[in-house]
Amino acid sequence: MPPPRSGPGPLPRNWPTNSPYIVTPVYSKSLSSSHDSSLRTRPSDAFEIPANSPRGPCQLVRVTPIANPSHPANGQSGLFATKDLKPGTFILQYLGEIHASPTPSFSTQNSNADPHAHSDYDLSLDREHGIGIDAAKMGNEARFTNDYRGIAEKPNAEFREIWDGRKKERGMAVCVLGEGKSGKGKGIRKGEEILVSYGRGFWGARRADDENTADV
Ligand SMILES: C[S@@+](CC[C@H](N)C(=O)[O-])C[C@H]1O[C@@H](n2cnc3c(N)ncnc32)[C@H](O)[C@@H]1O
Repeated sequence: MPPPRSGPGPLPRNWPTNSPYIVTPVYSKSLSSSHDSSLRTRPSDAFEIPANSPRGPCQLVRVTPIANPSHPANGQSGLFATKDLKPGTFILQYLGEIHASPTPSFSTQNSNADPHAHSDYDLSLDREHGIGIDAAKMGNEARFTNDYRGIAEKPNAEFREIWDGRKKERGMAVCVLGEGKSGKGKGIRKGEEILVSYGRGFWGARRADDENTADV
């Protein structure tokens, strides 16, 4: 049976059979009206995604299974560029279940009360109001973006806050690192893996999880 997709249309190549492919965010019942209003308030510095960005498989990336014993995510998958991408390019939105959470991860704390706290796919959208985007159970290609550690010297991309003018809603996206003042971002070459930094907090929380599991 093919993997589920929300709405008609094709699936990206190598999409896993056990995870629905979504083309717009899914909203958790945990969101209150105050979460909703903060989701719909445009931050002054958020990058507005192009109004014509297509919904569905992103032509700029390919999800690729990793079969390389020296890659730290060997046996998993990663996200690779299908063409040269300039510094600052918006690649694709990070889609998943938007949820309320006392401690969204890709951050520093875990909590047993939070069903998303141990997810490896939960990205913080709004720390102040406790809103996260969890792609553990459903998502798009962005969920396959790996961290640069052990793979490259530095990240070539970043998670950036965006504003979706069509939905009038905040979100997160994977973007090529900008040139910056020091000209740090050099762009991404066709065939290169797209790598962000999850932040030290992610790996610290993961180590704590592993130690707790080892203690059981
Ligand atoms: C958001 S997922 C990334 C996609 C994942 N590789 C997959 O195929 O589903 C995060 C998980 O990927 C793995 N990962 C990502 N970057 C890594 C790295 N630099 N070193 C080791 N594992 C990594 C870890 O298992 C992490 O919990």
